[in-house]
Amino acid sequence: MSPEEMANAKAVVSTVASVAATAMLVRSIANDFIPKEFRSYVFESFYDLFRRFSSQFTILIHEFQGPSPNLVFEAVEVYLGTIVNSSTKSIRLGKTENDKGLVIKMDKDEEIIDVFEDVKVTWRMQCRKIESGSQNDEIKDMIAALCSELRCYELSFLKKHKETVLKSYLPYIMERSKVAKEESRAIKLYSNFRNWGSDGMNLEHPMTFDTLAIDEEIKITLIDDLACFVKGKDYYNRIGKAWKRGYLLYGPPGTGKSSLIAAMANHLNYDIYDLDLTEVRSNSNLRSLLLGMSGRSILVIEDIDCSIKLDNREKEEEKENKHNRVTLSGILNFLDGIWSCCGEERIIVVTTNDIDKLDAALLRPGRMDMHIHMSFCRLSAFKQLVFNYLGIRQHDMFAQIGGLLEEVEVTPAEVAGELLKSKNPTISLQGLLEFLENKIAERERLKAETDLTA
Ligand SMILES: Nc1ncnc2c1ncn2[C@@H]1O[C@H](COP(=O)(O)OP(=O)(O)OP(=O)(O)O)[C@@H](O)[C@H]1O
Ligand SMILES: [Mg+2]
Repeated sequence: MSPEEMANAKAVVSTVASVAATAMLVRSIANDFIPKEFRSYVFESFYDLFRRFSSQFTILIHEFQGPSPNLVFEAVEVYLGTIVNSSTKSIRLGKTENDKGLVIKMDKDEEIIDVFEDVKVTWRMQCRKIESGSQNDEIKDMIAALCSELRCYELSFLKKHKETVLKSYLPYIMERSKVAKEESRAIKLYSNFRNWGSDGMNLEHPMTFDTLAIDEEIKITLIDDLACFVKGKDYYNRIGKAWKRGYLLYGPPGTGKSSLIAAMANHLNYDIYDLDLTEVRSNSNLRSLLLGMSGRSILVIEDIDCSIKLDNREKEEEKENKHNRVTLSGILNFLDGIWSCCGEERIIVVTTNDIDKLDAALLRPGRMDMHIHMSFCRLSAFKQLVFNYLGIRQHDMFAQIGGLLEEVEVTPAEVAGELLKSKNPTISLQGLLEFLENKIAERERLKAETDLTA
């Protein structure tokens, strides 16, 4: 900047400063001398004048568009809640049944400054009381019945950034708010016990992929697979397949099959529909249940080998038809076909303790896309459990315990049970060590007995 330009800039700054000072002075004089009823009129006219001469541009986003809620207002409200920072003096806080955690919103008369692609913008919220009945205005009365004030966000920035704000910043806010809304939504658990029910329960299962103790390689493969699936809308469209993915989890009780489902739901923020096949009366009942599910959800069929006789399919189907009960082919047909028309992402998880009992038709590729073996606890899963329960990553006894885990079959649930007994790592791990040694001794004893009788 040349000295001349600098002087010019200084002059502009001092003009702006003096305009601002005048504004403040006018405001305080006005507060003293102008009757309350006229104040807002005077201020608005004054600010109008100020705006006309400034290089600022302002966008007003009202809460209502006619009688309907303004979706941009809602998006801005969510978005600003995610960027409130220490510069704000007060916020509004709340939580409803459908929120996962606390929801933060900008308070009225607060100001938030945001920077987007080097463009600085200022957000302010104005509130105006609704004088219902003062005018014979139907829309006003309808809105007054919903709330006592009319709210409006005021977004201001330098005129020259109008293009960026309208074409990039506002679309960005719409997108960000959608994501934020999805993330803060409580996950619901529905069960077909009462035909899914209307509201479902909040799933408050704390399991995540961070705390789930399974083989690291399987975990990474699964997380990648889920990420691919979620982004796969165009792909599934192109190949003309229903946008769904099936996971079969198999392994003994207590190896974390149900825990893995909870981790998946928490990871994706999907609702869970828990389908108990013994409660399904007929194929048509099954059909209406599946159609009644919303998208972005996980259909869970636990212990499929126990809830439906799978081994003798032909015979079973004959019998089922007589009793009008649900059949395996009914399930498979639905999995294949019924969801193709909805175009919404859906995941099916089937669990079993015994994969050998499952019908080949269910195991065919395309039915269950990924088979995940949930196995007994080995060193890496053990380390994860120790970190979950005791908060440590390393201990002298790890090697010894790791060795025993290779020798004996214990489930993560059993290990977790032992680790829960004391918060002191040494006592807790000592307890686990004894538990494992006892288990091995018991096995040897049984073996000796059977050898003797043989
Ligand atoms: N892999 C694991 N990682 C972390 N915790 C686990 C794991 N497996 C089991 N647990 C612990 O054991 C408890 C029981 O596990 P879970 O219900 O997930 O087993 P499951 O395989 O579904 O058993 P079932 O076949 O009886 O349904 C869980 O609540 C959790 O605390
Ligand atoms: Mg289970």
